[in-house]
Amino acid sequence: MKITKTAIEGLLLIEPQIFTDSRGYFFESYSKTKFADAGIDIDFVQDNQSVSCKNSVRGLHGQSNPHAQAKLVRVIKGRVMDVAVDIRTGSPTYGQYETFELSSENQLQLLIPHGFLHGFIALEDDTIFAYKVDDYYSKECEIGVKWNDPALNIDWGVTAADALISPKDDILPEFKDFKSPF
Ligand SMILES: Cc1cn([C@H]2C[C@H](O)[C@@H](COP(=O)(O)OP(=O)(O)O[C@H]3O[C@H](C)C(=O)[C@H](O)[C@H]3O)O2)c(=O)[nH]c1=O
Repeated sequence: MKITKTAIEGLLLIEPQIFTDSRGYFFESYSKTKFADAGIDIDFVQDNQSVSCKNSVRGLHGQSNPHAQAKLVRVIKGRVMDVAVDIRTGSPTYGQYETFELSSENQLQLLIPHGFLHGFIALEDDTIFAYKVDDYYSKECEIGVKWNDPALNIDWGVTAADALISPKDDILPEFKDFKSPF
């Protein structure tokens, strides 16, 4: 497993070791002890999975304390552009984001610590997105910012007319009106 730091402290790109043979491939999608050996001590408690058609945008979401979530995200089938936004008050990269293409081809994973908003756009139909979180879902603690916020100005590669957004996400606040709980 190879762990690469990104331009934002704590946001890590993870590349599992993939074993291929004439049958196909095998890799460990998560190992607590290998994470601990790398200094990553997280107790994941819930696995999530979603399937999305092309141009679906899910996000930008997070959970506030006491149910803030760190996430280990990956793509089981298809391809996404994944986005993580630093909302840690006082962070030198507050309001900055990184994007990564995660796919069943590259098997890359992203470790997103507490204090981030997360989202992705599905780049193919039937994209299966799976992730571990270190605290349970809490509707009361849900926070979010509009995916196409003008201040963040994330290039999702689609227009608002072409993006598939949930009604809940469509009414999320703009970043200028967002007060980070971190
Ligand atoms: C997240 C979650 C949702 N739900 C229920 C609530 C709704 O009735 C339904 C769909 O939820 P939502 O529309 O919030 O699903 P996504 O838009 O995929 O949300 C996720 O999108 C981005 C990518 C994230 O990083 C978050 O983990 C998560 O917010 O599942 C649950 O029962 N448990 C859960 O953990």
